[in-house]
Amino acid sequence: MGKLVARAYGIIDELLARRKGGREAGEPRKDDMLDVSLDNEDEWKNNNPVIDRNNIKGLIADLFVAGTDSSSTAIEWAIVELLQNPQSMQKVKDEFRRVLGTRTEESDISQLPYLQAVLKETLRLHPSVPMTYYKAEATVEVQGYIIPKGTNIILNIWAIHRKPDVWADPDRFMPERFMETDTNFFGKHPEFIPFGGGRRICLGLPLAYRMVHMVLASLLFHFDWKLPEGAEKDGVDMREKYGMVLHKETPLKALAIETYNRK
Ligand code: HEM
Repeated sequence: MGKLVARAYGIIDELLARRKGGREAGEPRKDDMLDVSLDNEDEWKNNNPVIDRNNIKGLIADLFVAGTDSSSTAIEWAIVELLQNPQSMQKVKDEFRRVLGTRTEESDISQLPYLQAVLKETLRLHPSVPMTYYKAEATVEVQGYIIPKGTNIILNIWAIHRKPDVWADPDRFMPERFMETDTNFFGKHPEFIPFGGGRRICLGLPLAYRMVHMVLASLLFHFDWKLPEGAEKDGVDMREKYGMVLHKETPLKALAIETYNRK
């Protein structure tokens, strides 16, 4: 693990050095996290000695760790659930036909309620981050239970999302359950918290919201998806592999067939 972290930090060092060099050589700004961090580096150094180059490296590493697997695994689970549920796949395609022209744009997301419901249902069943951890800053009482200051708290998002007294037929993939509700991703509905909630809600939620919907929409709009012959016959391995991120036990293999008719 130590070696991997050192390697990741080495890559970030290189990125920072290259960008710093580029900025000094007058290359155009990219106005991304790296530029903003480097802009602030001197100010941080003078006014806040706690934040230095190491913290910037940590910040960039955190964004990679927290933002990559969590998003890609959500897309993989959505596609495999749709492959297992052809009626839902058909509804996604029907919605595209009604709403989209020849390509997908970020502004289309709000016009695609069924696609949004598919992502919600995917993250209900397979929350990319299945558990999250807190420490009580003060002694509090929650529903009659005393939680002493300093207690480590593990929140099992996966279990909350499958509670049978809250969710009808909890293990079934049914995007329709989200069509008639205002349940959203912002942590306001305690029974549905794929991005957590409160002060520590996922920092990348606005980015993840756009990115995951957009990638999913593009993959489903531009390609028809099919399972390979073996999987069609023997079924797909839907087991989850527990970890910081909830991967598929066996990565999905699927055939993508380009849909030329939309060009
Ligand atoms: C489908 C995609 C994603 C899911 C499901 C997800 C989920 C979560 C969850 C459940 C937490 C813990 C929240 C809590 O403890 O209440 C979290 C934290 C976090 N996420 Fe995400 N995330 C996703 C994508 C991203 C992206 C794209 C980024 C950044 C580029 C990101 C950055 C972070 C960071 C920095 C934290 C820690 C926030 C803190 O502790 O204050 N996430 N995420």
